[in-house]
Amino acid sequence: MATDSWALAVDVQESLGTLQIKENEEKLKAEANGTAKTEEDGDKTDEEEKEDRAAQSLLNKLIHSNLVNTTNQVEVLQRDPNSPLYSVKSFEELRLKPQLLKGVYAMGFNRPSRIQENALPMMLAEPPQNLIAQSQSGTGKTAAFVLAMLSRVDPANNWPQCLCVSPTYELALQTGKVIEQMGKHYPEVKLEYAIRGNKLERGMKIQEQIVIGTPGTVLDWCVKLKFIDPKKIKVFVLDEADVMIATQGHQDQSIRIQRMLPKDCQMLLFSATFEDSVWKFAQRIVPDPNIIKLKREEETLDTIKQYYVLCSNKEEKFLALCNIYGAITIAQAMIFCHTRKTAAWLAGELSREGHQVALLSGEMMVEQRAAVIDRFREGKEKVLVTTNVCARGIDVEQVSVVINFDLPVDKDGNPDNETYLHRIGRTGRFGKRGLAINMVDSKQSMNILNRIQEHFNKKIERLDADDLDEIEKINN
Ligand SMILES: Nc1ncnc2c1ncn2[C@@H]1O[C@H](COP(=O)(O)OP(=O)(O)OP(=O)(O)O)[C@@H](O)[C@H]1O
Repeated sequence: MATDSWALAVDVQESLGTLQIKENEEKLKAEANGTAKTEEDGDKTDEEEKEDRAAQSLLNKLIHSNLVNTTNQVEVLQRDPNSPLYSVKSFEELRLKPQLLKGVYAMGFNRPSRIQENALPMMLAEPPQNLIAQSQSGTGKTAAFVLAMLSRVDPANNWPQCLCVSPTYELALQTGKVIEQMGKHYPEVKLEYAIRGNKLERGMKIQEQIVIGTPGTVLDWCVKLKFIDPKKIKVFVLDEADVMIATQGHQDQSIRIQRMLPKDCQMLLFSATFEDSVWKFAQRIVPDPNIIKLKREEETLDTIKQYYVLCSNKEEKFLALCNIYGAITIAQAMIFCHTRKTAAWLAGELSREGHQVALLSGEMMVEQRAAVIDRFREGKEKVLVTTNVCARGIDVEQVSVVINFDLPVDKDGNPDNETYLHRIGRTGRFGKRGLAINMVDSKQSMNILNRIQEHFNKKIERLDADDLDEIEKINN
C-alpha cells in the first residue's frame, strides 16, 4: 500500500471530525480514485459488483487489526470420513519448522484461531489434502494458508512451488505482506508478485518459491510469458473466492490456471461467504475437497428495542433526532442514510449542532474509510453517519443506538430485511441491550416498516419524538 495514500487518508480524516464536512465532501469526491463507487448508480454491472466486494474485503482487512473472536461452531466435512479428525490447540502441535514457529509468535499469535484449529492440521497433513474453507472475514484464513505455503516450499529449489491468486492488486499486496511477515525468520524463501506493473524481462524464469498475484497476470506468466512452470506447483491457493466469482473473467482464468497444475498439487480455496455460486465454483477448482465451515453467529432482534418516529420530511427527521439526543445519553450511534447526499447533509447538520460526527460513504477510498472507522472505534467521534455500502463488517461494541434515518430498501424499493437485521443487529450484541430507531417520512416508508415488522414478526413501537418524557423512558 502506497504510503502517500495513508497520509492522505489521515489528513482527510483529521478534518472530517470538525465542521468542515461539506467542504471535505467535495475534496473527497475529487480525490476518490479507482476504488470509488456510488450506491445511487442503480443497477450495477458484474465488474462494479466485484469492485464493491473487493473494496469491502480490503476494508475488512484494514480495519480488523485483531483476530475476530468467535466461539462459533466449526463444521468439518472430511473427504474420507473414516480418517481421524485432527484439531490442534497449539502451534507446537503442528511441528512447524522452527523459523516458522518463530514467525508465528513474532506476529503475536499465541494459539490457533477457531478455523485454524482444524484447517492447519488438514493443510499440513501428508499426503497433502485439498480444502475448501469458509469463515467470515478476520477469522484467520489468510494466516492459515500462508503458514501452509511457507511450510510446503523447499527453499533449496529455486522455482515457484506455491501459487496464490487473489481477486485484486490490493488484496494480493495485503496477502503478500502477511507472507513477508510470517516468513521473516525464513529468509531463504522468497516471494514474487504477479500483478500489473511488475514487468519482468522476457525469457526469464522466476526463482522465487512463492508467487502471489491476480488471475490474469498469473495466467500470462504461466502461458504467454512462461515465467512460471505450472507443472512444478505444489500448492495452489485461491483466496477470496466469493470476490473472485463476481467477475466471470476471473473465474475462467482461475479455472484455466487450475487445469495446468499437476494432479497431486494441493488445492486450497477460501471464502468469507458460501452462497451457491461460490460453492459451484469451489467444486470446479478443488477436486475431492475436505470442507471446513465456521457457523455464522445468529443475529437476532431479541435484545433490541425497536421504535419508529413519524415525520414528514428530512428536516423533521433531523429535529426528531436532535430531540432524541437531547433526552437520552447515547454512547455511540450509527445513523444510516439511503444516499450519500443525505448522509453528507445530515453529518453537516449534526456537526453544526455540536456533535462530533464521522462521515462514511462509498465514494471515499478504502483507506480513508478504514481511517474513519478506526477513529470511530476509538471513540474519537460519537456519531457515525453512513450509507449502506459501509454498513457491513463494522463491529463497534460501544454502539448503543442505531438510527435508520432512511429505511433499508433494495433497488426495487422493497424492504431489505437482511440489511435491516445487519444494521440493528450490531447494537444488541454480547447480551447487551440495544436500541433501534426508524425514521418514517412517507406512506411508502410506513409500508416498508410494516413489512419489516411482519417479516421478523416483531412489533416496532411508535415513539413520539416531541415527548421528551416518553423518549427518556425508552432507554430504561
Ligand atoms: N492465531 C491467531 N492469533 C492471533 N491473531 C491472529 C491469528 N491468526 C490470525 N490473526 C490475526 O487476525 C487478523 C485476521 O486474520 P486473517 O487476515 O488471517 O483473517 P481472514 O479470515 O483471512 O480475514 P480477511 O479475509 O479479512 O483477511 C489478522 O490481523 C491476523 O494477523
